[in-house]
Amino acid sequence: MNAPGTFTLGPGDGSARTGRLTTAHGEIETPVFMPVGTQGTVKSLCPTDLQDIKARIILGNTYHLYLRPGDELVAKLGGLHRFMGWDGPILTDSGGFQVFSLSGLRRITEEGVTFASHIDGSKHLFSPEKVVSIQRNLGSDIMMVLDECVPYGADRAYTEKSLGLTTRWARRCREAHPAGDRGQLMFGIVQGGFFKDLRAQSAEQIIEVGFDGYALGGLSVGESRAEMYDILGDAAPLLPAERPRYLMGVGAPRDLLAGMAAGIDMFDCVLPTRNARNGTLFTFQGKVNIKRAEYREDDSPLDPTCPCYACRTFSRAYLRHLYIAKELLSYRLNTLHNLTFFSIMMERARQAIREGRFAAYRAEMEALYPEGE
Ligand SMILES: Nc1nc(=O)c2cc3nc(NCCN4CCCCC4)[nH]c3cc2[nH]1
Ligand SMILES: [Zn+2]
Repeated sequence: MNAPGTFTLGPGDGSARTGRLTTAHGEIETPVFMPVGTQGTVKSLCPTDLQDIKARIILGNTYHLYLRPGDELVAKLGGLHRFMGWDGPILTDSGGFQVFSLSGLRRITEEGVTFASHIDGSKHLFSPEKVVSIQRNLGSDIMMVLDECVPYGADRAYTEKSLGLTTRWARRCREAHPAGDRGQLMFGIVQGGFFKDLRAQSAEQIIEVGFDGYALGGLSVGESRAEMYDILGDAAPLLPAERPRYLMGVGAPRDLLAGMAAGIDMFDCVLPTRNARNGTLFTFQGKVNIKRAEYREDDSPLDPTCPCYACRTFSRAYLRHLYIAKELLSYRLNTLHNLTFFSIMMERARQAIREGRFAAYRAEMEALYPEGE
C-alpha cells in the first residue's frame, strides 16, 4: 500500500475529479462523504453497520472527545479506532468550530481559545499545540488544525485580522506534528469569510505552511446557497490540485453536487444522520417525511431501489409506526437508510465523473432535491 498521504488523481470531468487518498487505516475513493461520529459513534449504528453501508471514513470531534471521555483515557485504551471498534479511516475536526457553536464563555487570544465546557462549565484552553496533542492521542488518520471559523456577517476588518491568527495557529499546528508522523495526516483550513481577496490571502498563507490536504472553513455558517457557491467557485480552485480538498460541514445533496463540480473531494455533514432521527428520509424518488399520515398503511418499501436492510425488510408503515412510537429502532433503521443513500449518491457521482457525464447526473439529482435541503 502507498504511504499515508499519497493522493492519486483519477479521471475528471470539468473541475470535478476522482481520486484515491491513502491513510494509515486504508484507502479512500474520492469524492467521499464522511458520516459524522461526534462522540466516537455514528449515532445509533455499530461499526459493522458502517461497513455494511460501505462508509469509508468517519468524522470525530476533538472538542467532544477531549471533554468526554478524555483524550488521555482514549490513548491509554489504545486510541479511538480500538476504543470505538472502527478500523477504517477517521478524520477529527479540531474543535475550533465546536467551541464557537457549543460552548459558552469563550475568549480568543494569540495563545488560543479559552472556553467553558458545555457539559459542566469547566474552563479550558485550546491552543494549537493542545488540539494537535489531543488528535495525536486519539490516533486520528487526518487531523485538522485549530482555526477560527469566522461568524457569518463578520466585517472585513475582523475577517482579515482573524485569518492572520488562523495562519499563525496553522503554523504552530504544523510545528507540533512533523509531516506524516505516525502515519497521521494534517489538513490546513482556509478562512477569509465572504471576501474573495481575503480567501485568496488565506489560501496563499495556508498553502505556504504546507499540509497533506486543504479544507475550506467558514462556510455553511448561515449564508445563502448563492453566497456559499460564489465563494466555493472562487476559492476551491485556489487549493492545490494535487492534494485533497475538503469542504467542511457540507451538506445537502445539491450542495455536495455543487462542491464536486467545483473540485471538492471530501465532505462531512450531520444532515443524513440528524434528519434520520427526525424522520426526514432521502430516497431516489425524492424526500420522504416518514411521520406523515399518508404512510400509515403503506406496505411498500421506503425506497424500492435501495439495498439497505431497512428497505429490504420493512414497510413504510412500519418505519412510520416506529417513529411515531418513538422506538429506538427508528433511529437505527432511518440512519442506516439515509447513510446508504448518501453512500450510493457519492458512488454514482464518482462513476459519472469517470464517464464524463457528471453534469447530467447533477441535473438528475437536483431535480429530485430542489432548493432547500
Ligand atoms: N475547524 C472547522 N473550521 C470551520 O471553519 C468549520 C466550518 C463549518 N461549517 C459547518 N457547517 C455545519 C452546518 N451544519 C449543517 C446541517 C445542520 C447543522 C449545521 N461545519 C463546520 C466545521 C468547521 N470546522
Ligand atoms: Zn434504504
